[in-house]
Amino acid sequence: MNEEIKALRQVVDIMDHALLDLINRRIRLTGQIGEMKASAGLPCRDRQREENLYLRISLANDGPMSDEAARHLFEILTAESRRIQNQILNKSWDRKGATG
Ligand SMILES: C=C(O[C@@H]1C=C(C(=O)O)C=C[C@H]1O)C(=O)O
Repeated sequence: MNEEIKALRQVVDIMDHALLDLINRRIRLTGQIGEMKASAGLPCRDRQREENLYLRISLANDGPMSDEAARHLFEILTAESRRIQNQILNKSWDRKGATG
């Protein structure tokens, strides 16, 4: 294997792990928001907030990633945040149901 490709791939691998770490940190934070929503009786989804996020991302995107790909990526992130938040909200409802 070409040594230059090998070296660049090592950097890509490091970036992949950093991205994974950041994504999981984002999801943990949105999980905390989910706990707060559960206490406040608020719904999981906030479409306005999501639309603002996609707009903010497309304005900040300098490429070479397309805005469409950036939006798709963030749609995956928000969907995963909502999946985790829904687990938290469902558990909270179960607890409230159990205690009356
Ligand atoms: C994290 C939140 O919950 C949901 C997930 C969002 C996200 O992942 O950015 C944004 C809005 C909500 O649909 C929130 O309300 O801030």
